[in-house]
This record gives sequence, structure tokens and C-alpha cells, in this order.
Amino acid sequence: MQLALSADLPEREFKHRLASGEVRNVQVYNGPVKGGGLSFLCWVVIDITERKQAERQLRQSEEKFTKIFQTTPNVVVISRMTDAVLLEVNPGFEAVTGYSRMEAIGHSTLELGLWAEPADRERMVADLHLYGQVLYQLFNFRRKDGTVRIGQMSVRPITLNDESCVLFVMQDVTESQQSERELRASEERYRLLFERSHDAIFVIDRQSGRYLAANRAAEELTGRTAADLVQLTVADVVTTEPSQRLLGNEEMPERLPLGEVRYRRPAGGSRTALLSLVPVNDAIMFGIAQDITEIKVARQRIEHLAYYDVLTGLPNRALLAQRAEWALALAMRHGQELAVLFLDVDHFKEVNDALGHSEGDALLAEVAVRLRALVRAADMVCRIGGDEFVLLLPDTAQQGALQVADKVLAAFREPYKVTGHVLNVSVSIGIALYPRDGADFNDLLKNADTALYRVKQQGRNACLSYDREMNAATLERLMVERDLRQAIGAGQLRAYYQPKVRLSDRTVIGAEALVRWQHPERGLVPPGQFIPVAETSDLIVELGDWMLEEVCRQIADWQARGWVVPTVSVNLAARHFRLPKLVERVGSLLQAYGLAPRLLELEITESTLLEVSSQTTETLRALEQLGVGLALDDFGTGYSSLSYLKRLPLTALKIDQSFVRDLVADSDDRTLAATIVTLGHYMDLVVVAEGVETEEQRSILFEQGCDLAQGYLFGRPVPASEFIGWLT
Ligand SMILES: Nc1nc2c(ncn2[C@@H]2O[C@@H]3COP(=O)(O)O[C@H]4[C@@H](O)[C@H](n5cnc6c(=O)[nH]c(N)nc65)O[C@@H]4COP(=O)(O)O[C@H]3[C@H]2O)c(=O)[nH]1
Repeated sequence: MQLALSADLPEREFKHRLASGEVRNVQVYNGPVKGGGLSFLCWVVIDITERKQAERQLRQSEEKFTKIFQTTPNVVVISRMTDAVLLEVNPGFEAVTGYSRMEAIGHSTLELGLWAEPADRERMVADLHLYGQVLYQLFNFRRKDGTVRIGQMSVRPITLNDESCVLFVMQDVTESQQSERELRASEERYRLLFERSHDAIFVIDRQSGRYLAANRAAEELTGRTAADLVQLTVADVVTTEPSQRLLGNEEMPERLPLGEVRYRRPAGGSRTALLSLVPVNDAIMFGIAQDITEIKVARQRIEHLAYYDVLTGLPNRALLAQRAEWALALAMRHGQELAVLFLDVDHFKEVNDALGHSEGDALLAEVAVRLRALVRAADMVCRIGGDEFVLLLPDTAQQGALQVADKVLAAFREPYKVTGHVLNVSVSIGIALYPRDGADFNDLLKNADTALYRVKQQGRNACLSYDREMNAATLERLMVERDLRQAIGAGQLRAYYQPKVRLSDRTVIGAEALVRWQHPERGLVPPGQFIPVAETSDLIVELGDWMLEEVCRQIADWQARGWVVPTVSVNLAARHFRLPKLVERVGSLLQAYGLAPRLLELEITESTLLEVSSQTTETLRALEQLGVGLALDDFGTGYSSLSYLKRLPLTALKIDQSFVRDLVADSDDRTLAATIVTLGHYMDLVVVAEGVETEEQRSILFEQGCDLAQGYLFGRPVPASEFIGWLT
């Protein structure tokens, strides 16, 4: 056999069938062999079936490996452990890294810059030593074109030709990693949105309505923890019905805004939210609720502010207008009447000035309470501004309106106690009736206001129903006001002077300046036609100021022309005394025209004095200090108390001409005139009688001890040029 084999016989392989039928692979060597002097024909048959099979399997395996190696899109490389030199790379490597096989083999992975972070290789080698392999590790690799991508590597050590190598398999997972990262980021975003949203978010089971999850805002809204909520259904928490109705409704649109719902809180109370339901899939939906409890309260508050007066809590003009329209519609339908009472607190401004705004406010609040108590529940009491109130009385005719007005007037006779002060306050009331005085609310209110204006003109503390003539008067008032404003600037005002004489000897010892309006169309207009209008606004102040200056100028002019001028008195209205700068103004006029203060006297009516505040008293004192005289006009018409008058720095008292007129015929007036004279003297005042027209009147007054007199008997008011006749 040795001989045969060493003889280098030609070999052949056969398939040999055994008797059993089994086919075996055999290797056959045959040929002539010489040995020991002999020549043989030698046959050596070796059964190589197992070897052949192993070889075939190896070949197949190699083929398979090669196929995988060649076709896998993954990177498969064999590199040396020690220096990372690439020994073999597959086409996958070429495709993924961009390096060709030629460029790669013989170069180290570090040299090629395949490791975007070389530390990753060190970690891989260390792991190989430690664990024997690396599985699915992520790392960044750099392609030939410089782009860095994410790879997932699995590495095993292998020995190749006695060298320590690694088999490195890698997949480019950049895309999947990125989408995973994006997914994670998106999940994170939604998680944050869920957790941090100011809106309450509930995840709800659509069938049962059970809460599956809830965020912090939902916990705050419901007053329950998320752990508690997941034990409950929507019906347990929400009091409003519509959301329950919609649960389980499969035909839901993408988002269903449900409007306001109320969440019952376990500790009591509830919160209101705006809820939307968003179906996610057949099983679950989101409930997104915005807590609007505070917004609702604020909205209600704003609404309240828009429709109610803050000070008194009464409805304001806007709400009154709305309700009035409604009440009028009802009245029209049922053929009923309706009354509008326009109320104004008399002399409220003075109370406010004298006591301060907080007391003024307290008074108004008290007035509101008193009014509310007087009327029926169906009636409406409103404050429409300042000291103006309106009563809206549905189903009320003239008689009823007057009764209510009388009740109001009577109620105001009770004094008010406001922050320690006892105040006697009265009101004036104007009445307008639907349908008689107007078909809509604006007309009714306007006409009630007109009636109110008339009440005030007639002395206040009363009520009047509107009648059509009043409107004409209102129009006239407006026209006068407009024209008068222009008249002052246009120099249409004139000062007339009426002498004041001493009763004992008829010597002129003074004059009263009286305003006249030289109207371009209407001629000389007497003050009675425009002073009351001017008194309702600051026009009276402008007018009085004009008179003051004109009189000062006139006195200076007379003096300059050598006349001996007596004291001239100027009428000033209540509003004038409220000006903080009145004293300063008078002082500077006297100085500007170089006049002695005793040449000027200011006349104020008794009703002006009744309106005075403590501030006015101070003004009067300052004027006295200045040396200017102060006469009390129309004495006897007001109700001023003696002690009160005594405290004021007056210099003269004028008996109102109404007492003088009937002096001869009426013994009461005689007594009154005598009393006023005594009173005036008791107060160290000069007493002047107004409107003396007859000799009888003069002699009675003289006998009664009256000091001075004024009247047609002695002289009518005349222009300055004519008054010279009275001067010496
Ligand atoms: N029947 C009659 N009347 C007489 C007689 N003697 C004088 N009079 C009138 O009586 C009024 C006296 O003025 P008064 O009481 O201050 O009453 C004044 C005064 O309250 C107001 N007034 C006049 N001028 C001014 C002014 O410059 N400023 C202010 N605030 N009011 C003025 O207008 C009122 C009316 O003024 P006048 O029409 O000028 O009317 C004047 C005068 O012309 C008489 O013997 N018989």
C-alpha cells in the first residue's frame, strides 16, 4: 500500500456501488509497481465518501458565505485586531461607506477615518476582550464623502491564518434611528404638552366614559387626583348633561366643541370649563377642557359694571334703556300707561363740596336705598349719573305717578344721617307718561327732564308733570344759552345803574349795577329772561365776571373824569362764590383800576347763601378783609336762620321788593318789613328797601327806620352815560 502510494500512481475517483446498493466515493490508484524484484499491477481503493461529503459541505458553506458576503446590504469586513487593517470587505461595505474594495483593503479603518469618533473603536476592542463579542452597538461612522451616519455593529473575534482578526458586521441604521429619535421627540413633546398644558386633558374610554388618564390641569379643574379620576366616569364628575349624551356616540366629528360644562368638585362647589371632545380612535377620545370659571366671573362683573351703577348698585342708564324698551313694548301690547319719574337731589353739589365726596357718595347710596324701598318690585329705580335718578313705573298712569312722586317727596323730609352728619335733603321730580308724553323712551326721558328743569326753576322740592309748553321753554332755554355765550364775547352786554338813596334826605349814596343784553334782533333784553338760564351753567360766572370788570372800569372812568362816585354793587350768583380765585380776581381788578375797595359791594341772594358751603363762608370773610361790602339781596324770601346770618361778614340787608310792593295795603308785610329793619340793625347792617315805587311806601319805610332805598320812585336803572346825572 505504502509502495503503491509512494509510486505516485495516477489516481482516479469513482463512484462505487456496494452490494447493498449504497453508492460510495472511492479514490483509486492503479498501475504497475515494482518491488522486491517483482512487478505488480497495483490497485489501491480508498473510500473517500466521508471526505467528499465534508468537502462538499464546506464548499456549499463557503458558497453560501460568499453569497451572503457578496449580496448582503450590510457591511461585512474582516480586519486585524491589532492595527485595524482591513483584510476583506464586501460590496455592502463599498455601498455603505463609499470606499471601493481596492481603496479599503490593506488600510486601517482608523486611517480611512471610518470611525467618526475613534473612541468608539477603543470601546469596541475593550468590549471584545471583556465579553468576547459586541452585539448591536450603535456608533457613528464617516463615509468617504465625509457624511456621518449611524451604524449598528456586531463584532466577533476570529483567527485567520493564525492572526487575531475581527469579523465586523454593520448595518446603516441612520434612517431608522432618526425616525425613532423623531418619534421619541414627538412623544416627548406630546408628553410635555399633556403634562404642562393649562387646559385640562382627559383620555376617555369612549364606550364606558371612564377616564383613562388626566393631566395636572385636569386634576386642578376637577379637584381630584389623576389616580382618583381613573376610577371614575365622566358622568361622575361632570354635572352638565350634553357631554354624557355624546359619550359612546360613534359618529363623532373630528372635534366636537361642547360648550360650557360644570365639573363637580369633591370638596364642594364646581368649576366651569369649555369642553371639546376629540375622538382618537374607536376606543378612546380626548376631552380638552379650558377652565373659564374666573373668566365667567369677570365677564359677569364686566356685565354688571356695564349695566349697574357701582356706587348704589342700581341699574344704570344702559340697563334702564333696555328695560324701558321692553316695558314700553309690553305697555303697547296691553294698552297700558307707563310713567317715567326723573329725580334730582336738590343742591347736591353743595353737599358734596361742603362735606366731601365720600359723604356725597354715602348720601347717594342712602338715597338709592330709600327710593328702592318706596317702589314696587316691578318698578325700576336707576341712577343715570351724578345725583340723577329715574323711576320707571310700568302700568302706571298720571294719578299713580303723582302718588309715587308724593311718597318720594315725603320720604325725603326725613333727614339723612350720613357719616355723622344730619342732612336735610330734598328732591325735585319731573314726570312724563307713556303714551301721552312720548312714544319712545328717549322722548319720555327728555320730557321728564324738561319737567324736572321746570320744578327747579320754580324753587325745587316738588314734582311736576310734563306738558307740551315746557318743550317750547326748553328750546328757548337752549337758544338763549347759545346766544348768550356769544353775546359776552361779542360785547352785547351792558351795565345799567340804579341809584340807591338815603331815605332821610334822598341823597344818592350808592348804585346797583344791573346787566342788560343788547340783542341785535330782540333789542334790550331784561335779565329776567336770561339770568335764570345763565345760572344753570357756568355762563353766569362768565357774565358776573364781565360785570365786575365793567363796573370797575366804569368807576375808574367816572373818577378819572372828576366825579365823586358812590359805592356800586354788583350781583354775583352762587356759582361765583364757589370759584377758588374769586377773592384774588376782585383784588386784582381793584388794583388794576386803582379803586378803593369800599367803592365796590357784592350782592348775593339769600338763596345763594343757603347753598353756601364752608368754603363760601371763607370766601366771604376774605372779601370782607379786602374791604369790599357784602349785601344780602332779596332778604325774607329764603329761610336763613338768624344765628347763621350773624356769623357771616355782611354789611347790608336788602328787603325784597315783594314785601315793599304791598307795604301800604298789607299789614303783615308792614310788620315783616319792620322786623327786617330791626333785625338788620340788630346785626349792625345797613338796611336797604328794594322796589320803592310810591311816596307812601317811602314814608312807611322811613318811619320804620330803613336806611336806604332803591326804586322807580327815585330812579330806574339807566346806562352809565345817563347815570352821570346822579353824580356830583
Ligand atoms: N318793579 C320794580 N322793579 C324795580 C324797581 N326798582 C328796581 N327794580 C328792579 O328790581 C331788580 C333789582 O335787582 P335784583 O333784586 O338784584 O334782581 C336782579 C338780579 O337778581 C338779576 N340780575 C340783574 N343783573 C345781574 C347781574 O349782573 N348779575 C347777576 N348775577 N344777576 C343780575 O336779575 C334780577 C332782575 O334784574 P332787573 O330786571 O334789572 O330788575 C332789577 C331792577 O330793575 C321798582 O321800583 N319796581
